Amino acid sequence: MIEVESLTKQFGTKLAVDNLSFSVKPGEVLGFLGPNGAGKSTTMRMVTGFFPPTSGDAKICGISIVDNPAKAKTKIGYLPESAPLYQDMTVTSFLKFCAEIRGLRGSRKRDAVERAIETCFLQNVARQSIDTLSKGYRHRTCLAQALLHDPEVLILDEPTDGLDPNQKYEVRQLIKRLGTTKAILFSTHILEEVEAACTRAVIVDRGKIVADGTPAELIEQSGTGSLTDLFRTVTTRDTEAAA
Ligand SMILES: Nc1ncnc2c1ncn2[C@@H]1O[C@H](COP(=O)(O)OP(=O)(O)OP(=O)(O)O)[C@@H](O)[C@H]1O
Repeated sequence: MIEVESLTKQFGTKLAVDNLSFSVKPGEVLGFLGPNGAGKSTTMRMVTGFFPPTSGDAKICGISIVDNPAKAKTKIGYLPESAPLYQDMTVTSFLKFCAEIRGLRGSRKRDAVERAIETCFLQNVARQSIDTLSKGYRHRTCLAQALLHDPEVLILDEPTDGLDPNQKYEVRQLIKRLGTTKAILFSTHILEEVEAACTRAVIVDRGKIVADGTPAELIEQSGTGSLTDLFRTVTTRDTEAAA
């Protein structure tokens, strides 16, 4: 369960996230949409304890990320925007290393690595060095590290970015499957993903929520049956923001 409570982030004079509140229950996949610079990654970085909020809090399975970040982080699997990986390790050695950081040892470590490799379809590249992988496989390796400790909460920053259509399909199916038991928050620029993988979506603009609903409700709200039309109506275009 993710409970975001009045989360705010100020960078100097820039208010990147403005008093944001929402929740994601187990069995829910929440799509997090918004134009470039809307505050999606900043929100995810605060929810995962990557940096602290200026004010507000996020509770992960009831644990405050502000007051008890170490414990809250044990409940989270996080796929950051630019998948950070150790290039000279093989996929398996990288995942073993990450499993150890998560406190897994012996057979629990071996089983977790095997399961993550299988879940993310990495069997064919398991012994390959990360610097020789294609972008899609690197991305999936990073997704696999987020799943190692079988977390209750998944925070995925643009999980299908840079993937080919087949891989996009596979990752969406995976998110849907994982979302039957976990609470998942994932950001995307691809509006079709809302219908393909989400049980609900919020659209943020300039750090605030401007739309929130199930895919059907958002399509209804558009008035035209098009999520793109709704997105264009409720968000600010770069040219307007600069004006
Ligand atoms: N470390 C930082 N210092 C200063 N400003 C920052 C910092 N990180 C983000 N920002 C600003 O905060 C705003 C929100 O950025 P953020 O990366 O959260 O947007 P986003 O919705 O994830 O965008 P995109 O879709 O392009 O990834 C932007 O104006 C960005 O320039």
